[in-house]
Amino acid sequence: GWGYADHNGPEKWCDNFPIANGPRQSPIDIQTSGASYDESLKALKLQYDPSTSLDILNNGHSFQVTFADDDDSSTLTEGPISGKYRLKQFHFHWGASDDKGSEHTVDGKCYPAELHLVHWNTEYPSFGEAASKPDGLAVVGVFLEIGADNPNLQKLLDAMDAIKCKGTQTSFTNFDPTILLPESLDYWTYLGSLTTPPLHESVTWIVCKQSISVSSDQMKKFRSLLFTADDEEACCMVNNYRPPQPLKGRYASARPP
Ligand SMILES: NS(=O)(=O)c1cccc(NC(=O)NCCCCO)c1
Ligand SMILES: [Zn+2]
Repeated sequence: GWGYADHNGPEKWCDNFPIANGPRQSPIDIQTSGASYDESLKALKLQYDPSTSLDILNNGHSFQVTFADDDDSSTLTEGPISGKYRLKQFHFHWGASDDKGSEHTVDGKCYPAELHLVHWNTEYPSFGEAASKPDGLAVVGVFLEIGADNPNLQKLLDAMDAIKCKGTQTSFTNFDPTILLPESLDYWTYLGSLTTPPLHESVTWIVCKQSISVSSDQMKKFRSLLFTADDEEACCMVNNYRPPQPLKGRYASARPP
């Protein structure tokens, strides 16, 4: 299956997923000078209920925290979207060293990691249905920047010992993802895709301008996870990011200051 190694990584994904060369692929390099102000953009409205968090899983590509999405307890509204989107999961992408790891870049600058909070449009019956529709998903991206230890990541880091290998999961309840957000929810937005196969062009991207901190030691904990199952030769889960894709005439928009 697909992965991030030379034999099955981003340069090979087009073999099985031709949309990889499509018109609205993600991530992109956000060129701040090219970003345009859009008066119609509203402030993000994120309302999360910590009782909807269920478990944390190593799926062999990243680790993700999954949420109960059978009602409107945890939602994204306003911002660049119309209607209501439900939180399904969040996950991260990161590098083998602190100089790379984010998927989006800002004027060519990479960050050591990037958080994705994945929401689906309640116009559709489920995440699976929404994931292939042009307005099906809204993903909030948050950059992690090397700085002081971030105590808000500690519960995630502590759970990692229980999900070291692909296919492992453990209960992860009463977690409020709001604590992972930066103080300012100013954002850039553009129309793009999933950054992993199946690469559906179904995502309204909402990338926060402000980053959150992570220490170098905390990043080492991310890198202790494995892409591999316990019966396979161990391969560290690092560099699980897709590089920026052609803009093909797109540009990011932002709320005027
Ligand atoms: N990285 S991302 O664009 O935020 C994103 C969001 C939601 C789903 C996905 N990708 C997938 O679900 N791929 C299917 C299999 C991956 C895990 O088994 C990527
Ligand atoms: Zn992602």
